[in-house]
Amino acid sequence: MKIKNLPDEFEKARPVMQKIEAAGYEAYFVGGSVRDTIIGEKIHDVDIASSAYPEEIKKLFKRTVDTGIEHGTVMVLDNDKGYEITTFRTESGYQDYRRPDKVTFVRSLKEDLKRRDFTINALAMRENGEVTDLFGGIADIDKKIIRAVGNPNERFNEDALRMMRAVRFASKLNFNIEKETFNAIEKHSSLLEKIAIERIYVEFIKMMKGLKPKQGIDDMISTNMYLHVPLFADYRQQLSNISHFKNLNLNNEIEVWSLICFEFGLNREQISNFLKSWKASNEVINNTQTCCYALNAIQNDNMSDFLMYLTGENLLLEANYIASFYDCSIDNELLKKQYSSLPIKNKKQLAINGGILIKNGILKPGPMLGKALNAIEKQVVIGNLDNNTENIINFTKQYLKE
Ligand SMILES: Nc1ccn([C@@H]2O[C@H](COP(=O)(O)OP(=O)(O)OP(=O)(O)O)[C@@H](O)[C@H]2O)c(=O)n1
Ligand SMILES: [Mg+2]
Repeated sequence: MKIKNLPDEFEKARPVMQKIEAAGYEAYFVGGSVRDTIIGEKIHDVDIASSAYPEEIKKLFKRTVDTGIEHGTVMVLDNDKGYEITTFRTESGYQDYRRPDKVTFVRSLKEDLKRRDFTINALAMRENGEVTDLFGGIADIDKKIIRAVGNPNERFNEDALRMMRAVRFASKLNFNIEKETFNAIEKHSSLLEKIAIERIYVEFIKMMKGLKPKQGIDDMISTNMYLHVPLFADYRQQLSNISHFKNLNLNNEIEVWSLICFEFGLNREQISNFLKSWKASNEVINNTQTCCYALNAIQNDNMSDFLMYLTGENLLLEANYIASFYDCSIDNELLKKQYSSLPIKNKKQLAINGGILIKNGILKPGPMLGKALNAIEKQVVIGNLDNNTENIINFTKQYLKE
């Protein structure tokens, strides 16, 4: 197969590839960019593999950076762009189910492709668009199949994260996992516990944001992988419920986690513990808690102006989107209108602040000041108090008397 009209990212890299070839070495685009080009997906970065050893690459180019020299990767800087060039290599060892104990540089493309995870990821393309397909990757793309290269048991023993990658690609691309590959995942699912949760997290979110998260979730259940990630084991039914939502289509990780936490029925503290066990960031934890709280209010039909204010427009719309899977969402335009008619959208828009209250001799620094400011904020948001300085000062004097 020869691909015409290469995407721009490849075109730009051609001079680098041509220089390596002119020096008598081989150079190929490999990995996701080749797969995605053949499928017709947008590509994000190009990886290059070469028969040249790192030292040989460094001799060929003026500007290089040792980004991962021990694994054979050198970055070549060309026209303000960086290209990671990795020497063809084989790997051996894998005693920890994650990393090879030993990497050996080789001159043969076949040896390099043979240790890769799936046939659709084991394609290589020359700078002129000519594709090398030694494991039937193109046929599998046509058949929409995720199939391990060679013996799937070996591939998953080498790196157990590949089991999650299989599920991710199947969902992302709307493909199916081939039977032997599927059986091997089922057999080795517990190896997932050897993998850092941060890496599983990335694959899980990509899977949930894919074209067919339903299949991703079903695959995680039917292979038993769900038993080996935090908390999912206790919530099989809820996971299955999520997979049955019609038109399940999630855009970001807050939507993913909010839907899961809401369906699992977790309270604030449980959300925090659950997401901490997935090593989510504090920002993700806070936003998920806020979103779920708003979601509860939407479902119970008691969304108030003040809660809208506390939630903020973005999370409010996310919560309302998740509510749509439960057939309880509010009309989006109405919600936006209601939000935009709030007197203020944040504390900074108050016509007063602590400094002004102190300067006017109304309050001294201390806990009472914070309390009064909170009361002012709430009264302004719910429309009981006009947002002008004089009004607010009068309100505060009254408030302090009570
Ligand atoms: N556990 C892994 C990770 C990666 N690879 C190989 O390394 C390539 C690049 O890896 P990566 O960038 O992680 O994945 P991509 O397939 O490029 O997918 P993405 O679009 O997410 O970058 C893969 O295509 C595959 O050939 C592998 O064999 N086993
Ligand atoms: Mg990639």
